[in-house]
Amino acid sequence: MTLEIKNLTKQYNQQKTGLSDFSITIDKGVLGLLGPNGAGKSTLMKIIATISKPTRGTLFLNGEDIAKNPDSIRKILGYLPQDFGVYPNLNAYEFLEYIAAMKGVGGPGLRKRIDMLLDGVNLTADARRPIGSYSGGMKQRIGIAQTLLNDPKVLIFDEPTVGLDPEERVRFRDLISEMASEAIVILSSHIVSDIETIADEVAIMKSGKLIDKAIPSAIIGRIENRVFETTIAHTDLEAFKARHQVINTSRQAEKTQLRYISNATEMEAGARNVTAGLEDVYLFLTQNQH
Ligand SMILES: Nc1ncnc2c1ncn2[C@@H]1O[C@H](COP(=O)(O)OP(=O)(O)OP(=O)(O)O)[C@@H](O)[C@H]1O
Repeated sequence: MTLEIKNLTKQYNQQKTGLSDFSITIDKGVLGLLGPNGAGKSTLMKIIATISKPTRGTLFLNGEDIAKNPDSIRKILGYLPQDFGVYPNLNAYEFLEYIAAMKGVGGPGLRKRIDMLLDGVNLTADARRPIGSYSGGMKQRIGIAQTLLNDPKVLIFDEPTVGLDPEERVRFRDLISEMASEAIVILSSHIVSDIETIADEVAIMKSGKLIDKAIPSAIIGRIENRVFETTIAHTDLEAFKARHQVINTSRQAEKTQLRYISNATEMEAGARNVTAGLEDVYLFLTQNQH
């Protein structure tokens, strides 16, 4: 299973560009998309889900041109959009039956599959009450369940962990790991730690472009030995920022504590080298003028 995206551009209008000459090859496993607001994550996901058309560029799924045959991907797609709407009067069970009908999924195995999915997202006990009475996190979980109805081979989740508590995040991660051995899973999140724990590979986007794509450890390796922490006087902060890329500051009563990335071979007095994390690289790459 390979999705090959070449030179994708989405021009919404003269001022707004969603994607700009974006190319990426995605194989089976979980790809985490990281990028600041407006980076183009949702635009990319909508185009792959064939609900938005690119201005230019091509998408090939296992060598087949998606523009010529959108059904080739639609048949095997599960998609959770960012603004997922539910029918408030239906209960979870009825809602999943309804979506199954829309997707052309049926047959004797459907009941069992719905039961399994409701269990997978921990909604069995609430399956018979109207979705309108659900919390935000519960609605998100029914949104996740509907993506899995048709045993998809391409799964797209736009901000799936929004509203989920830590326990539900772990449950989601386990569910996705199960699916991902056989499928392409693409998910976006603003929460770097979620991406770090779920994704096999990470793609960092900014201003409609791909800045980096690799396994998390390789991405973190880009700034190995370059992350430091130190404490300085409040008044020295501006000068410090001119010398190094400060990625996090915490103002204490007397001093400012900060975390920064440095190219400098000479260490600042009192600074200590710390282990780099994905969040450091993410901030480094997206704050930088790339
Ligand atoms: N329907 C639209 N019409 C005009 N411009 C749009 C439209 N949808 C997105 N854009 C613009 O395209 C760019 C990319 O937006 P997109 O929603 O894909 O980013 P994103 O990375 O998903 O951001 P977020 O994290 O905020 O969801 C932004 O500048 C946005 O304003």
